[in-house]
Amino acid sequence: MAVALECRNLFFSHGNTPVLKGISLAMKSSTFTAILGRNGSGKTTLLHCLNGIRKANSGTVHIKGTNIQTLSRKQVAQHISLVIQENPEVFPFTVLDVVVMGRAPFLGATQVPGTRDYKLAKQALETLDVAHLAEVNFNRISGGERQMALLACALVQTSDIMLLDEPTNHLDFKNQYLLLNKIKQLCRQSNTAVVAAMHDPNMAMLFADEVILLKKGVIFGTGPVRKVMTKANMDQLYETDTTALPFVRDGHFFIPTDVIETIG
Ligand SMILES: Nc1ncnc2c1ncn2[C@@H]1O[C@H](COP(=O)(O)OP(=O)(O)OP(=O)(O)O)[C@@H](O)[C@H]1O
Repeated sequence: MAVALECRNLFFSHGNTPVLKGISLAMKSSTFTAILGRNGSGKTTLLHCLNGIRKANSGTVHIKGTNIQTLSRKQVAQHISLVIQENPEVFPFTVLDVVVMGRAPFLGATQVPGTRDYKLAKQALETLDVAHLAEVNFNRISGGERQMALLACALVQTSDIMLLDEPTNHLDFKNQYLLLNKIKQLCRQSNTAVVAAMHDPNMAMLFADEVILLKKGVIFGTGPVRKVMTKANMDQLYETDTTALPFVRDGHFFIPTDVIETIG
């Protein structure tokens, strides 16, 4: 599979605090890559550096072989869609109007979205089972509904690379599975490289192809989920003893062992 997004030796500090300490990665097209790591390990910062909205102190990011520094923000947005963790109440628009904003990277400076753009926006809402929200005010929908709308916005961007920061945040049980399944299908059908920061290793085991284990700004494991998500690696990543139960397709379902003992 072709490399869609690559970074080499990325270093990033918030003030004097080093957050990313020499990250080198290659993320492939048609591949769902999950980034796992404890709170504060640097997942969001990494996604922001990969998208170029945060500039690394040193190191490089290449989109399909082109250095991100040589691209305008609009050119980057034609390749990468980013769904951030927070979804603030800032849009006094309908959900459909928010979703169609995902077409902005493909419109001229004074061009307004056209029939095709609105058609794509409606299709994206249908794909995520939230077409009924199209005419509702974005500020009057729930956190989970907002998350689905912003994911629809990323879908209409039809980018080669999708960066998702905790995409299942706020989503109910059914929608978590629906969304991750759609993302997996998208990878397969449209050659998209998906890179998602995730908190649930079991969801990553179910849906992701590859995994990046990030601990305190350093990568200590990367590769196919079933190869890398071993009990030993999960213990080390989450700094707890885990129990690994047999799970689908020769995978494992991880639970902190002390929790099993307590509730047992
Ligand atoms: N704007 C900021 N200013 C200063 N430090 C920050 C800022 N944003 C994040 N940090 C620090 O950088 C580190 C990495 O944060 P980051 O948000 O990338 O982690 P994360 O793995 O995404 O965490 P979480 O899983 O909790 O969302 C943390 O120690 C955090 O406190």
